[in-house]
Amino acid sequence: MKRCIELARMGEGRVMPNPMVGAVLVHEGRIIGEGYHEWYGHAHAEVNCVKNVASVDRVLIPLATMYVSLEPCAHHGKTPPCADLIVNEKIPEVVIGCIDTFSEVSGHGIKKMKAAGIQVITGVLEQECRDLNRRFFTFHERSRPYIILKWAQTADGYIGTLDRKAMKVSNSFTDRWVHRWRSQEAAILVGPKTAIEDNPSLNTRLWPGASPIRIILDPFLGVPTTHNVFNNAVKTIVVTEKMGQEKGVEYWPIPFDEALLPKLMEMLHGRNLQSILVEGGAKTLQQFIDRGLWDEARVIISKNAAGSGWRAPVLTGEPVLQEQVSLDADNIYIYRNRRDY
Ligand SMILES: NC(=O)C1=CN([C@@H]2O[C@H](COP(=O)(O)OP(=O)(O)OC[C@H]3O[C@@H](n4cnc5c(N)ncnc54)[C@H](OP(=O)(O)O)[C@@H]3O)[C@@H](O)[C@H]2O)C=CC1
Ligand SMILES: Nc1c(N[C@@H]2O[C@H](COP(=O)(O)O)[C@@H](O)[C@H]2O)[nH]c(=O)[nH]c1=O
Ligand SMILES: [Zn+2]
Repeated sequence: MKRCIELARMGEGRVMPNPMVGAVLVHEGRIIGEGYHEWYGHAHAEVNCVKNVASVDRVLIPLATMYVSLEPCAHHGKTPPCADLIVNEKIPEVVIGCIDTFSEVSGHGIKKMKAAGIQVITGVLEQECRDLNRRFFTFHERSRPYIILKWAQTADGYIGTLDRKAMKVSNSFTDRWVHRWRSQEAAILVGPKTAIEDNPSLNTRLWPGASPIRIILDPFLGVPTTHNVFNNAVKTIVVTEKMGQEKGVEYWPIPFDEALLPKLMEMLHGRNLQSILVEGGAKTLQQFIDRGLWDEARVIISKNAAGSGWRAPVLTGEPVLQEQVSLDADNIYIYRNRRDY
C-alpha cells in the first residue's frame, strides 16, 4: 500500500479534480504490475496496473492480489468501471486503502467485486490514503474546497510595510516552493489591498506546473484593469458587489457581508474547484481563520526583522504542527486544522 501511495503521488497536479490513485499487483510476494492515474480523463490506476504486467506474467493475474489506494470505481465516468476490469481479469483478492466517499462510487465498487466472489480487504493504511486525497475528500464530504492559508512573515511578525510597498520576506528557494504549492491547487485567492498594492501575478513561473485560477476579492472594483491579474494568461474571477466589464474576466456578484466566505465556498464547490490557496493579505487571511474556514496553514518565517509594518494573521482553531522545513534561513511551518486529514 505504501508503494501505491508513492505511485499515486506521481499524478500530483495533473489529475485534479480526480483523486490521485496508485495500484500494484502482487503474486507470491513479487510485484508483477503497477500503475497510477497519470492524467485527468485518462486511464485509472487499476487499468494502467493491469496493462503494465509483462506478457510472461499475465497468466499470474488470476492468482495475484491487487493493492489499490482507493476503492475501485463502479460507474461509467470518463473511463469504464475498474471494478468490472478486476472481475473480468479474475483477480481473486483486492486490498483497498480507503473507501471512495464520492457518491457515485461509495461502496458500490466493493459491492460489485464481492458479488463476483472476490475477497476484498479494506482500510489498509486508511488514514494515509485519505490524507493523500484530502482535497478530494474535503470537497465531496464538506461541499467546499480544501482551504490552504499561506503567508510569509518576518522574525518579528510582520507581513508588509506600512508604506504599502510590497515587502519581500521569503528567500528565492522558498519562492520556488510557493510556486510548486500554487501548481497543486485549483484556485488562488487574494484580498483587495494585496491585489492593488502588490500587483501580483499569482502564477507558477518558478515551477513547471499549471497556474491556478485566480480569485480576487474586490468589492468596489478598485484593482486597475492594467494589473497583472487581468492579463488573461490564466482565468481570473473577481468577487465583487459591482458588475465589471473586463473581457475574459468572470464577475461573481456576492454581497460583502457575514455570508461572503460561506457563499464563495459554495460557488467554488459549484464550479468544481477542489482546493484554494489563500495568499493574503492579513485582513483576508484573518477572516478565513476567524470563521474556522481553513484546513491547512503554511507559515513562512524569515530570519530578518522589519521593526514595524502590518501584523501577520493570528492562527486560532486547532492548529496542529504537521511539518517544519528549513530552506536556507527561512523556516516553513505547516499546520493542519484537524488531525484526521
Ligand atoms: N508577506 C505576505 O505573505 C503577504 C503580505 N501582504 C501584504 O499585506 C498588506 C495588505 O494587507 P491587508 O490590508 O490586510 O490586505 P487585504 O488584501 O486582505 O485587503 C484588506 C482590505 O480589503 C477590504 N475588504 C473589504 N471587505 C473585505 C473582505 N470581506 N475580506 C477582506 N478584505 C476586505 C478591507 O476593508 P476594511 O478595512 O474596510 O475592512 C481592507 O481594507 C500589503 O502590504 C501586502 O504587501 C499581502 C499578502 C501576503
Ligand atoms: N511578499 C511575499 C509574498 N507575498 C504574496 O505573494 C504575492 C505575489 O506573488 P507573485 O504573484 O509571485 O508576484 C503577493 O501579492 C502576496 O500575496 N509571498 C511570499 O511567499 N513571500 C513574500 O515575501
Ligand atoms: Zn476506476
